[in-house]
Amino acid sequence: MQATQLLQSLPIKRIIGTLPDNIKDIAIDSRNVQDKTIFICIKGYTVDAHDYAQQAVDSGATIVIVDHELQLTGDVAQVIVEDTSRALGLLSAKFFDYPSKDLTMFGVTGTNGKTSVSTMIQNILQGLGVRSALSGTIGFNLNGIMYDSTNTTSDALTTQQMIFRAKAEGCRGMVMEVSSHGLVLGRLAGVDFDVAIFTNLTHDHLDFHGTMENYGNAKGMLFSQLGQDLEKDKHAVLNADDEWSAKYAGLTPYPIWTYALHNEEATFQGKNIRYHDELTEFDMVTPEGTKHVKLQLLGEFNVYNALAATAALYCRGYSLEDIIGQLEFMAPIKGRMQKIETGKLPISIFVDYAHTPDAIEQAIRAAKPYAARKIIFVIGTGGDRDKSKRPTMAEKASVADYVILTTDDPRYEDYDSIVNDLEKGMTHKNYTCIGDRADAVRHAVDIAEEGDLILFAGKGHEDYQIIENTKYPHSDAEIALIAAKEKFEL
Ligand SMILES: CC(=O)N[C@H]1[C@@H](OP(=O)(O)OP(=O)(O)OC[C@H]2O[C@@H](n3ccc(=O)[nH]c3=O)[C@H](O)[C@@H]2O)O[C@H](CO)[C@@H](O)[C@@H]1O[C@H](C)C(=O)N[C@@H](C)C(=O)N[C@H](CCC(=O)O)C(=O)O
Ligand SMILES: Nc1ncnc2c1ncn2[C@@H]1O[C@H](COP(=O)(O)OP(=O)(O)OP(=O)(O)O)[C@@H](O)[C@H]1O
Repeated sequence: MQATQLLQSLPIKRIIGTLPDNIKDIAIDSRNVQDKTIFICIKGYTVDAHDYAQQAVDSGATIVIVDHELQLTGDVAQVIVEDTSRALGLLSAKFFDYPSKDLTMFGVTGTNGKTSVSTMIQNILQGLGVRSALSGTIGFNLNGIMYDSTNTTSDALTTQQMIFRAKAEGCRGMVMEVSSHGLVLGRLAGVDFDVAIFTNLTHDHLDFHGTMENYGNAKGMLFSQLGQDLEKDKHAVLNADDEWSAKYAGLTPYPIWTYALHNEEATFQGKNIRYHDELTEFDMVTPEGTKHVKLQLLGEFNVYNALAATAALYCRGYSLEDIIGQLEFMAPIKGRMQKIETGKLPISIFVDYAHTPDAIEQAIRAAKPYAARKIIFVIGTGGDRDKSKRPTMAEKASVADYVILTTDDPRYEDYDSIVNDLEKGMTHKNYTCIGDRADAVRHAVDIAEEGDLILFAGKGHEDYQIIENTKYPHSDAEIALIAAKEKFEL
């Protein structure tokens, strides 16, 4: 791409040196720079990439985007801008030629349920033969092939790259999990969403947002980001059981589709939920009458998620028969109320990703119909992240018969500091604190009796535990199965 053409999108303060004719690549990590790359220096939480500009030049960067002049040697032009993070959004979208405008883009935001709803939408699309992609917590799924990703919502460059790759692979749709960090930090700059979906808003991430008000307003940015071009076929899908939805409805001029379990006015409603061993049945009230739905997914929260996914596709013209047919076909989502195969063992084991107070409440409620006797609930929380939610997490966990408080990615924080914070919220005495998660898992099995259900929350699909900054292999299900087979001599 011509350098001058690329830079047209940018408010520039000053250029030092001579711009090259062409640019072949764009990078924000000096370790990924190759010949003829434009390198954008981002000030991060850990380091300032201005300090790596020389390294980028040595690797072949011919333009660096900076917020002040640097002393650099080599054949490079310095483009000085006010805000390099903002420049990153503008340049990334332009470099990949605004790929989102050529795909139907679904954005899913909310505290809990983003991965589940996104997975449902992509599965339905794929099942209907619509090539599609998904980016989120569990990775970047391109037409069924999974690639790793670090964040729920990736930086602006990775985001545009993923959408570009989806388009290049012939995808017609892409579903993105939209985190509040992603919205506030401009990671979604230039993404032209067609359908914005809201799941719910409850306590999380207050270390970053400060207050629930700020957190809620951050999520609302997805709905403002739909824009104002009323010639476009855009839609908002909102949870009518959540009070934030009324506010979000006011942020967009596009049609609003609501779903709920407890609001008779909602466009899509779930009624008469029945829980069976391996499936959940319910009646779905729709604009075309009441339909019967069978999900191979467990828990009330998955009824909410199925309603959200249905509304998101229905508003774009997919038929209810197609959507519901695909929903029924869908396999359980990894680590979301996932029933582990226990063979002849006399106990049940479930793995879930609940790591917020509301998700914990939902997960225990979801597990109840499957427990012949006690629910033993193992819950940890991450170190060096929102500490204010810890006591409320434990308070919600107190509904279980027995609770084991532990850690979930302690990072640099002490085990004791984490579990002591959790302990403050416990409302009954049937609990114990075990900082080491593997020991906590083994203890759960140790105390389990015939008919008990053990619910491991917080790790979900993850197969590691982060201690300091290293990922160590860890699987709640594997450790539990080994311990249980030994205990019950199977
Ligand atoms: C706190 C935070 O948001 N951190 C994000 C941030 O990292 P950072 O600011 O520490 O980056 P940094 O290491 O200082 O690097 C700054 C710049 O220098 C560059 N660099 C660095 C080293 C080098 O040798 N050369 C070089 O050029 C880096 O490429 C980068 O451009 O930028 C990284 C790259 O985009 C992100 O992966 C990282 O997310 C971390 C992993 C994270 O945990 N973020 C959480 C808070 C987050 O964003 N969570 C949300 C919500 C999840 C949910 O809903 O639960 C999410 O969307 O993931
Ligand atoms: N609609 C929902 N309402 C409340 N809780 C839910 C809902 N959907 C899922 N959960 C709970 O939240 C957990 C995480 O679900 P999911 O991964 O879909 O959410 P998420 O928003 O993607 O989370 P994160 O961004 O933290 O990865 C589930 O394991 C379940 O306990």
